[in-house]
Amino acid sequence: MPEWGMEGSAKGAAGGSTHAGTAAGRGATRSVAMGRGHWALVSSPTEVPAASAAPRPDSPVDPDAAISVRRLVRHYGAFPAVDGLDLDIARGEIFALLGPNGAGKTTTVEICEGFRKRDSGDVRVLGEDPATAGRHWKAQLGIVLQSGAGDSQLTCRELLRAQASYYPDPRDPDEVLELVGLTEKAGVRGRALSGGQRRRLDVALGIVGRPTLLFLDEPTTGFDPEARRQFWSLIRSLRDLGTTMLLTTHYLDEAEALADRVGVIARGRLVEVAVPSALGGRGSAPAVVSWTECGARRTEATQTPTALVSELAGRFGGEVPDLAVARPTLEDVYLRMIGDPA
Ligand SMILES: Nc1ncnc2c1ncn2[C@@H]1O[C@H](COP(=O)(O)OP(=O)(O)OP(=O)(O)O)[C@@H](O)[C@H]1O
Repeated sequence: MPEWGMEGSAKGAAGGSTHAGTAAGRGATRSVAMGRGHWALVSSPTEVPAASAAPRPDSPVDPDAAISVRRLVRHYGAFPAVDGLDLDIARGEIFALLGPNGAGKTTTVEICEGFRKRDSGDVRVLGEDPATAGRHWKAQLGIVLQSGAGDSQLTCRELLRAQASYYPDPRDPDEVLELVGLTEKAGVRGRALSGGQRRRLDVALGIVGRPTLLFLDEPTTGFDPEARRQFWSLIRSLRDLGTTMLLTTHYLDEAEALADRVGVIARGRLVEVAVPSALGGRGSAPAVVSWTECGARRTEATQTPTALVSELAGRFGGEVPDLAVARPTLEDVYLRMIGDPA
């Protein structure tokens, strides 16, 4: 399998390739069977926590979690890029890590991948410390980098076959091509693919080794809307197969569509972890009802929008002009969270 170079940032890994792993060590409850062009789930994915705050820093790392991090610190010079971060990601979960540029996402993820050293803190990924874990552990990871497979002279099928050859229990390259919708492009060189097709190839390279845990770094940047939807559907298929995924993204709709839980990082710390619908108190925030009355726009924040709408319907004797009922969007609460706390 491709070698891990500690402190060689995955973002800039030589060859810009995608690292993948096998499911050699995957848990019994995760095992899957794959027929010709069909993926069959033979066990249900692990239940994920409904919603939670970040784990307490004084609690021990959870060796059964896919990823468990406590009090993680990493400085660049005197600058604390990661400043006491605590995180648990359950097996079978899709977890989206959100945060503004420079918040510390990549540093955290690369420490979990074993690419980057930490100054202090405890980290367990699939039960092992990434700083010391060996080839067997690495073979269980799939990593889809931002840089991607790029300008390869090899065809998609050749690239996948080469990647698969590193692993003892790889998926069939042609079936992976079908899964990512690149069957038609099997004989096409990497360099001749469109941007969106290259990202699909990156994902194909990331999953051909049958990873237990897949890291996806801003996977749909540059996708057109249809390609994004197709990609989301692929990610859901992988979840149904029991693959745990840690996704970093700047697209809040992507986090909302895919993630079981989202974590927001700001200034090197995890600010909050929750299911997307509950982040930042979204679920219990008042609804804003708006309508047009006497030629003017009216708005009212209320915890009982149904009662207000019913009262308005009575007042208007039927349809309420331009009626809208809105709750804070994920973007609203996210922007509030990452704002300056001062
Ligand atoms: N190798 C490095 N040397 C010095 N500083 C670094 C290095 N890598 C990252 N940093 C700094 O650490 C901070 C966190 O960077 P990181 O790449 O982890 O953020 P990020 O959340 O992934 O950002 P983005 O969304 O822009 O990818 C930033 O201020 C960045 O400038």
